[in-house]
Amino acid sequence: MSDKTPLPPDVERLLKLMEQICHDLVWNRYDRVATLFELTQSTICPEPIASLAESFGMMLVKIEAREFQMEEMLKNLKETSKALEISRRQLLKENEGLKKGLMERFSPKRIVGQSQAMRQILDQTERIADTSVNVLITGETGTGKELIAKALHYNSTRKTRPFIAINCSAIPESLFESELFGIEKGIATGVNMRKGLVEQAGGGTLFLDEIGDMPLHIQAKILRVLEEREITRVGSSTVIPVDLRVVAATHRDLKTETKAGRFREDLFFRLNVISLALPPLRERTGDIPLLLQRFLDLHCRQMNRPLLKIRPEAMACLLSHHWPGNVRELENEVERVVALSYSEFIRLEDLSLHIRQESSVPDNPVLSGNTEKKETLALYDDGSKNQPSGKHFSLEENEKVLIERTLEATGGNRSQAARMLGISREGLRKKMKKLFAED
Ligand SMILES: Nc1ncnc2c1ncn2[C@@H]1O[C@H](COP(=O)(O)OP(=O)(O)OP(=O)(O)O)[C@@H](O)[C@H]1O
Repeated sequence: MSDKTPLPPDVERLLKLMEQICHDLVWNRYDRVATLFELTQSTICPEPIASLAESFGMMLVKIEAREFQMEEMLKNLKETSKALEISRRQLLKENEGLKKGLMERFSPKRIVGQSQAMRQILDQTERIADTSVNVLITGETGTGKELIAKALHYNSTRKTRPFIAINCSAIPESLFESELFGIEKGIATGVNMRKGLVEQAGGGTLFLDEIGDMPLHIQAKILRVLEEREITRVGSSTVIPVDLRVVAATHRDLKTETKAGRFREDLFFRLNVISLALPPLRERTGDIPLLLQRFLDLHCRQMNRPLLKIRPEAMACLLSHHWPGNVRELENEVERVVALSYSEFIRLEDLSLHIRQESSVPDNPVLSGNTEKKETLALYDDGSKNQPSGKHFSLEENEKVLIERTLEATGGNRSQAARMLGISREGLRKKMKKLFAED
């Protein structure tokens, strides 16, 4: 120190001042910052001090800018996190609403079915929904197998967990195992870990649609899931426990399939703890008017059309159709008719050609308006108690059966039956008085 030339008192004072300003800044005191900037003017202080103050000032400006940026960023982050929280709450609310909607939509009470067979199935569905028993649902395509599977799920305590549907006839055999049980990471170059559908259904319901089409070696693995409640991903030896309910469906006769060696008997017994056999629509024609009403309500509302009424001849045609595609075919037909409709009535000619061609209605004098011909073809071929004996029966018998069927379907509600038949309530009363000798 001693060999250094002492600084001129002016410079020493200025350096002291800068030191004090720095000290202030360390403690976040900014009131003397302006003085620092004054020192950068070489007219006030010597050149080296001015440039030192300038470098210092620049550093300060950068720090301030960074702090300002950070403040901005923090502000933005806070706003984003607030917006995220609002969206999260909205999504939670929406999710709850949607789940509630699903539960209502798939309540057995909302599923249409007044025929004895359907009432029995819906009653059973309600009773077994909140258990974990495996269920096998059989029935032709479009009879409502998936609808019943969803009713089982959304009316159980598993309803808040996933409902995973697998269409066994749509998965290529080579992909079956990885789709169902997942893949372990690194099994091949670039392969990431993927959970399978069985694991994804954890806590919920696994719906194995078209189980009759499942390859035999996969059947053995599904049996293990049912018995051991565990899986292993492809390429892994780690056992993963799974908690799920299995509901299976098929249009095939699994007993025949087991006899033919195409379906494992042990799996059949495991699945078939409770079986629900959905009858084809042609065997429950009494449900047609109600289903029709449901689909008309739905599609007229969706397409912003006034509620359509159905002419008796069109209704009779629908009642006599064979319905190979069952309820799905009926719904599609209603959707088509509503989309193309331009009057308030559904007439015979509004129905698809294949339905009209198959039906006996055009030859039917009551329903085609040709009242001269008194004999008519049977409208109902389901062996119901309402069917008059003999292949041909009269105009009055035909009308009687039609009215009886419609009343049966509406649970005796005459206003609804009249609406479905496309006549007034008074018109129905008169017809009933004449045909059934009642008032
Ligand atoms: N009883 C019913 N009440 C109301 N809608 C029904 C009824 N049955 C079936 N549906 C409707 O018919 C359509 C077909 O039903 P679903 O998909 O459940 O049939 P599926 O038997 O599973 O057919 P597939 O075997 O071809 O898969 C769906 O839109 C469903 O909502």
